[in-house]
Amino acid sequence: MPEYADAKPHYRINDTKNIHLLAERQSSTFDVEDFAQFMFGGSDNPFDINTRRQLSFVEVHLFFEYNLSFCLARLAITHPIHQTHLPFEYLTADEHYSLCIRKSFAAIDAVNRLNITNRKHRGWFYEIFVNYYFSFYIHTSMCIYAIENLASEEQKHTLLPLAESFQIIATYAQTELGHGTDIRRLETEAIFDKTTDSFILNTPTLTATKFWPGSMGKTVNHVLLMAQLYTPDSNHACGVQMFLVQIRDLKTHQPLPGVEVGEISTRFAHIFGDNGYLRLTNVRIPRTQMFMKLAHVDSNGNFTRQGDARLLYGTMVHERLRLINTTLIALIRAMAIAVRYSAVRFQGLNPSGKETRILDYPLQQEKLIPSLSTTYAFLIAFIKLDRYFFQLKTNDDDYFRELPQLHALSCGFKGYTLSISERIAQICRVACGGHGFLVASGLVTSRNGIDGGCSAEGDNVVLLQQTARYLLKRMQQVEENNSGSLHSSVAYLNLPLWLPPTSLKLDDYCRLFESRSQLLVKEMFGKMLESTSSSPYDAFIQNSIELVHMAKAHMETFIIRAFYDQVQNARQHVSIALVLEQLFYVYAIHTLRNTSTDFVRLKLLSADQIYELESRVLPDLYIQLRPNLVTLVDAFDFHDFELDSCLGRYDGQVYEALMERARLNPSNRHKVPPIWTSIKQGTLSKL
Ligand SMILES: Cc1cc2nc3c(=O)[nH]c(=O)nc-3n(C[C@H](O)[C@H](O)[C@H](O)COP(=O)(O)OP(=O)(O)OC[C@H]3O[C@@H](n4cnc5c(N)ncnc54)[C@H](O)[C@@H]3O)c2cc1C
Repeated sequence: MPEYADAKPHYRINDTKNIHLLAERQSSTFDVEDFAQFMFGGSDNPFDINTRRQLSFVEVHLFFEYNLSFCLARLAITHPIHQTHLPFEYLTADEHYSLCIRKSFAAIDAVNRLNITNRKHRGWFYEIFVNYYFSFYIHTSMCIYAIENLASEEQKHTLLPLAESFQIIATYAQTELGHGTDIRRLETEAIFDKTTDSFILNTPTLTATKFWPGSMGKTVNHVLLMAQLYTPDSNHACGVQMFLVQIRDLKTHQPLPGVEVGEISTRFAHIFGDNGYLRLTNVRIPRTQMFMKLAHVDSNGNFTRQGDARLLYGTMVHERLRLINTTLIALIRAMAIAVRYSAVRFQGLNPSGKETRILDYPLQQEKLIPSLSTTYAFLIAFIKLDRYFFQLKTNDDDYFRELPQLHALSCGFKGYTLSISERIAQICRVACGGHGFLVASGLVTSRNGIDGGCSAEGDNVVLLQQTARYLLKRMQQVEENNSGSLHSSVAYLNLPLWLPPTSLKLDDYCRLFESRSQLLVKEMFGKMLESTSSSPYDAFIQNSIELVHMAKAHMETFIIRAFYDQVQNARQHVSIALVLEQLFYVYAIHTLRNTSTDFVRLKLLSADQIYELESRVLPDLYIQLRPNLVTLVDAFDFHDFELDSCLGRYDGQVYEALMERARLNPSNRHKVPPIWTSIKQGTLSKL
């Protein structure tokens, strides 16, 4: 990476124009920059705030030869292409699509000129530049990773340079019209033809049609196709394998012969995205285009499995972590918008004749403070998980030993946090009243993005069942007195039973949640053993509601532990530790009250204790956290360009922004809409 200017925050307190927001920032009990560095600093932090800042502050002459009058510019943000269009919501679907493609290529061009070589940094730059609509996101985040990990060395050697230079642009084509969750039943076929040393690809039925892959409808020229492999000599199905298939001509972008491809109907969210469908009729690809690291077909059609099949799990963990990362960014955007807006919005006269700031209503705090605490809890736990994954990747032995744990945690984390994040994004939307319903609030995009994530890469509940299976296996390990090799996140399964004290201190919360999980897992393990169902499959299905509940409890335990550790890490920074501790308590108590039945039933807490926590301790915590709410979201350090919200702008000039955005509405071009002109002039033909 080239040398950039210092990593400075996007804004300083003096940039605040709204006096109420200024007062909020002045009343904070901690330094926002220290807090941001503590939480998001470090190159191994998935939110690595300094590199993100550096990527947006670059010396202008590196790129803007035509505009040397500026010394520094935020390149991603100040590129002239951003001045060429109306806000996204005023564009037609086609205009928006074309703009995203243009911006995506401009971003790639900038990355090349700036010689940004680190892949993670390039990814961030693309996302910031195109405001989280980078058209080749799946290609850069998923397909390149798949080539690296699932293609043979020879294939990698040929394909990686083409993929890295965007000559090949691919997407991941797994889901079919008839099958999503259960990929064993996919119907797309790849039949090996010995005479031509190639595979013949077909989607033989209506339900085999590939449906949903992102960027497939109009954008990519290749797909990573998941298809059932058949080789005549093997005389049996060889299971689902991955194939690299060219679907469009590289010169003309026309679909190739045998390929029917298009966009599926308009989605609930991602309105302007490009999810596609694909039908293949006798499309031939060379044998060498099956990914051959884990499976191999020779020129005689002999099929063999090879390599370590666990690599596939590793790839899935990686993809899941990237999806979680993206949705967490959507979540923190929503939080930043809702909190800042609540600090500048006044509504309702109080007895002193003044209007009340909506953030001062306890009911608004009840919406936003548990949401913000939960958001921080998720961020902290995710940072821990992501760091752990990348640390392990440096050593194969450690990696493979820990992979079952990583798989279970990433499934559980995706399933658990996305469902809650979706609810929080909706709470943020409602907390901003009518203005929150405007696309210009920025909340709709965040909420819809998280919503789509709940299904993409596996339904939340389906994934949580994977975590449940893992927990049952680990309990089996404990029962067989084989707990020495228990993974760290389930070490609690083997702890002696713990009874909480009458008054809970900070240290007690981890044990409290661990004890609940331990009891739930033991209970479910017993239920499964005693089940009279005809098969383990039936037993699992019949108990699946409780099993998923158990998996969620495990995820809460993991998150609480990560949060607690972070509070301990902050001990040297008194003001940071204090605010983190308050957030920790809110998350713990809020989570506990949502599942209070468990704690009461398992005799870990009494109903009175929970009532005390909920009715007295929680409101006290709201009062303590109140002065810091705005700075807690300022610490995310979004540039207004990234936030893209009239309500959440740093300077607080909300009403000015709303009016400006309304006036930009192309509908206002006509003072009198043409239909009214016709009516008034009596020229409207009657049907
Ligand atoms: C925004 C978005 C982007 C996507 N991008 C891609 C992409 O790039 N490439 C791609 O291949 N696909 C993509 N998909 C498809 C996605 O991977 C699938 O939607 C997902 O795997 C779920 O499959 P399905 O929709 O067929 O749901 P189904 O498998 O039909 O499940 C429907 C519902 O049934 C229930 N259910 C199913 N199985 C079980 C079970 N075992 N236990 C309990 N309940 C169950 C769940 O409630 C589930 O939500 C995308 C989807 C979305 C929404």
